[in-house]
Amino acid sequence: MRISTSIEGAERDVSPIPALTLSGISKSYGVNRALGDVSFDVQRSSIHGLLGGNGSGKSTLIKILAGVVEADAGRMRVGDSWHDLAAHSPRRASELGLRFVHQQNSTFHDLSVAENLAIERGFETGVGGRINWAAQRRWARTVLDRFEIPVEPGTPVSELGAAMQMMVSIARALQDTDGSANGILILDEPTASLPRHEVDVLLDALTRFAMAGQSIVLVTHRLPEVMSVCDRATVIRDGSVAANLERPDLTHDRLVAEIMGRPLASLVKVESASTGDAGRPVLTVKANHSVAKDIVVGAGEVVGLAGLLGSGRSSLLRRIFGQSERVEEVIVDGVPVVAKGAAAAMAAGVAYVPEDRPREALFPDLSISENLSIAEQGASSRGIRISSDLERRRARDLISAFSVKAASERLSLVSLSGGNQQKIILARWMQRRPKVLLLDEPTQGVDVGARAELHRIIRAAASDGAAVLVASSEFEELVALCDRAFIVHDGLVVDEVVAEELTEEVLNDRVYAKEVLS
Ligand SMILES: Nc1ncnc2c1ncn2[C@@H]1O[C@H](COP(=O)(O)OP(=O)(O)OP(=O)(O)O)[C@@H](O)[C@H]1O
Repeated sequence: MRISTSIEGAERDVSPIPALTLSGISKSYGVNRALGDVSFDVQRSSIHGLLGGNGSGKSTLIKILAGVVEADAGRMRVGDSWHDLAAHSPRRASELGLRFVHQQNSTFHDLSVAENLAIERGFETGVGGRINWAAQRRWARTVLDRFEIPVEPGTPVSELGAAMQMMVSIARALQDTDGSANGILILDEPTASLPRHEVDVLLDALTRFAMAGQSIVLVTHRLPEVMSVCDRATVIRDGSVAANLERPDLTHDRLVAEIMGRPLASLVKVESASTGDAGRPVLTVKANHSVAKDIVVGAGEVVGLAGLLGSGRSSLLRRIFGQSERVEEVIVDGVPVVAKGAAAAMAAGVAYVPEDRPREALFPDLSISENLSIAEQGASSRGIRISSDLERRRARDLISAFSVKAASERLSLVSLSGGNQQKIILARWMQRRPKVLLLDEPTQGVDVGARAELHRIIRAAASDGAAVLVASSEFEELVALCDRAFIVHDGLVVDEVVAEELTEEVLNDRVYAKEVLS
């Protein structure tokens, strides 16, 4: 069969013999069934999308294949041989040629590309066991050439763009495979934090790898990626295979319908309702810098922060919140926030949802309801308990309002899927009805249905009079959600895209214009 790919004019053979066959995989956590009888094939030399709503079971399936979670039942065929997944291990997964690359690319930034490759494989040594740096660089050169990665072995990883760093992670995972036959690369949301241009670079590379014989499983919530590069896709819903789709079926509406189990009107921009004092400045951030613009966000406004990875969007939000030292002057509702630290910002009515939620924002061992009530009480007063009945009732309301997939509010937060943890943290801050809402990548890792819900909830907070400042690496999200956007470079606001101009193309042009000029 010949299948066109995203690289113009290119076509590749897709052999009908599967590289990987999964059969009858089941897994329950107590009474909660995470996977039930999951079976599908992954064809050789192809990109196979693995899709599903938050909590549908994708991560559980990947962890089973990686040998870090034991299946209750199920088998996997790699090449000609079958393997019992109830008796699998990370070592066995590696011996079978399964390679995994996760969303948080795990390259060591201070080390060179060659050193990063060596860390996985072991350093080339010469006489007396000394590291043979020349051989090390030669090996790195061979690997980089094989994967057509245009970087030098000696370049520090910190100097590479986000997509290149991810490609080095992939090359590192695949360097000892033969690049074809039994090699299976499983990528868990590799593009989640990449801006559009970087996503394109990475997807083109994946397409090339597949054309060279690599079989790839791509887990993603981003449907345009699936439509652009996947040859097939499997949709998991509530732990079971909802659909195995061929390329002609990979349309937005069909994918949404299979993921959600119902059609979803595509993201429609929800305009802010007037609050009576709409537009009254609620957040003012005076830059105190000759090339930077001030930020003013009015009541009822949702304003975006656009920039490349590393442009300083997150550090700007952290400074506004007072989590790192402010160089700007922050004024909330006409009152300067003078005191240092996050507590002063919270007291002034500022809420902040950071990007690195698992590390910065959640208490994984506490229950869902405890996590929700922490914001209610203020993070500093964890000792003071409100009635646990009330706490739990509120938690149940929020679980329902945010469509969190959780069997009970008493479960620990770690037992939720990544996307559902995300909804909990947003719910936690929203219930405070903040005057200013600072959101860093609010829908990263969130499924297509939940994303639309979260957008509506964010707009509703604005309609209630909040001023919302939202950083997102997805220009599509900024256009769907925001009234206007600021362009951030080196942690400073350097440009503004007004409402009439707010399109993905304009954001892309203006963000890259700043990058080129710098
Ligand atoms: N360690 C665990 N203990 C209990 N339940 C768990 C555990 N890990 C996952 N689950 C449950 O298994 C189900 C599937 O979760 P999984 O993390 O596989 O979903 P997912 O499809 O990867 O979701 P997301 O897109 O949000 O990352 C969920 O109901 C989740 O709550």
